[in-house]
Amino acid sequence: MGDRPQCPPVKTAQQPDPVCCSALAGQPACCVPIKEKRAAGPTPDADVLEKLRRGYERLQLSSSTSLLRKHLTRELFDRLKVKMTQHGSSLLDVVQSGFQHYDSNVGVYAPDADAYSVFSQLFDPIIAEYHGFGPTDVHPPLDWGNPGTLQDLDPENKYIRSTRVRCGRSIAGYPFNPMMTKELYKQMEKEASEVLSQLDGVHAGKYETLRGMNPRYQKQLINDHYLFKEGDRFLIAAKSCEHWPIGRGIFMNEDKTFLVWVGEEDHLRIISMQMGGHLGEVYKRMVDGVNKIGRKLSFVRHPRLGFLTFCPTNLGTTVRASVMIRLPIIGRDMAQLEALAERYNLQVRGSEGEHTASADGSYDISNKRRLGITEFQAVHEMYSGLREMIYLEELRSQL
Ligand SMILES: Nc1ncnc2c1ncn2[C@@H]1O[C@H](COP(=O)(O)OP(=O)(O)OP(=O)(O)O)[C@@H](O)[C@H]1O
Ligand SMILES: NC(=[NH2+])NCCC[C@H](N)C(=O)O
Repeated sequence: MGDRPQCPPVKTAQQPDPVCCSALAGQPACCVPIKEKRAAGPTPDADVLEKLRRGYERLQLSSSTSLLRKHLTRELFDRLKVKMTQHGSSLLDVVQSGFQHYDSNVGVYAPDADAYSVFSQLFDPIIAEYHGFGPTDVHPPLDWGNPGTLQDLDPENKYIRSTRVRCGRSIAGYPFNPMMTKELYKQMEKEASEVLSQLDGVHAGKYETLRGMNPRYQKQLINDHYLFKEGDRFLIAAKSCEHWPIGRGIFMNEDKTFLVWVGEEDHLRIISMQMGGHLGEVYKRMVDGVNKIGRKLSFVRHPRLGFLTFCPTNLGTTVRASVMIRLPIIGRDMAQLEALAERYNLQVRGSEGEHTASADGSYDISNKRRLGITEFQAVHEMYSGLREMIYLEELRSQL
């Protein structure tokens, strides 16, 4: 466990120093009480306020279409700029990625779990627009459903190259990336890799740390879509790539159909993927893997927002189910494809991942919403949307 809490520490009259909220309730501790606070005062210092002021002015003058720009009104900005989380994060820590990159779609991250509460007036409308999850909605309990009901989306192998389902998890006891120290990264990697190395059956595999990884081998893993890229500018701006590559790595089973990313955007990204379109098989492998890991590691879950992640787009189920697909007719015009995807609550990405274009005429199409619906509903949304799209492609090819 790290030396910073993941959930808010609690103070009582008898207990002036913060204690773990679960320990206080007589349950096993789920976090380690904070030892030091980063900020001395209750408001950000003058330098932060000045950066906020300049950043906000520039964002207003930009042509950014980010959700940050849309929802951070002047009035809200003035209200939030003086606030800080109990871990010492300010509004600047929330918005710095969107302030730096005007092509952000969203533009905000939660530097710590408390930020979702302290800056809720900004997060809530962004979350509502992205997930359709209102400020008083409560995320449903975990429900994986029955993966066996999801068939092969493309039994004739005409359109889908590969299928992937991933979810994110934050390990209790560690802060989100911007507040991770070198030591915490090392501790977290050790804890995670020890658990992963004990996985059995189809999930059994090996953990490989990024430190000292052969650069050619690393590049190959990235090109083959197994490993995360290095240098994501949105994450860098959010101070999420500090101490790189310490604490970062990948676990892979022998067939490279079950993978776990450690220390990238979230503490863990648990991934199942394989060639072809059999969503049920891919989903089941991920569900079984997450359940096995969850027996050994404790994950951070918020009473209203479900599983907590660094980016608000990933909250709740944290599930993104995607296919790498070629749709030569309906995919000819990207704007038309995106409009169609929107109709089914799907998101279109390029063939090399988020913020990339399609290099070879294939697209990564996935469910967009992850919060306010169950895990099964999230995957099913992608399943039914993709079935419609493939049906349309077939229909038009016969005209
Ligand atoms: N269905 C798929 N088949 C093969 N590779 C895929 C598939 N979906 C995504 N990928 C690959 O996974 C890698 C990571 O993609 P990307 O970063 O866009 O999504 P992510 O891992 O779900 O996380 P995030 O949404 O936070 O960006 C990329 O190499 C991407 O091409
Ligand atoms: N990997 C993610 N969290 N993706 C969602 C948002 C990414 C980036 N911050 C943006 O606003 O465009």
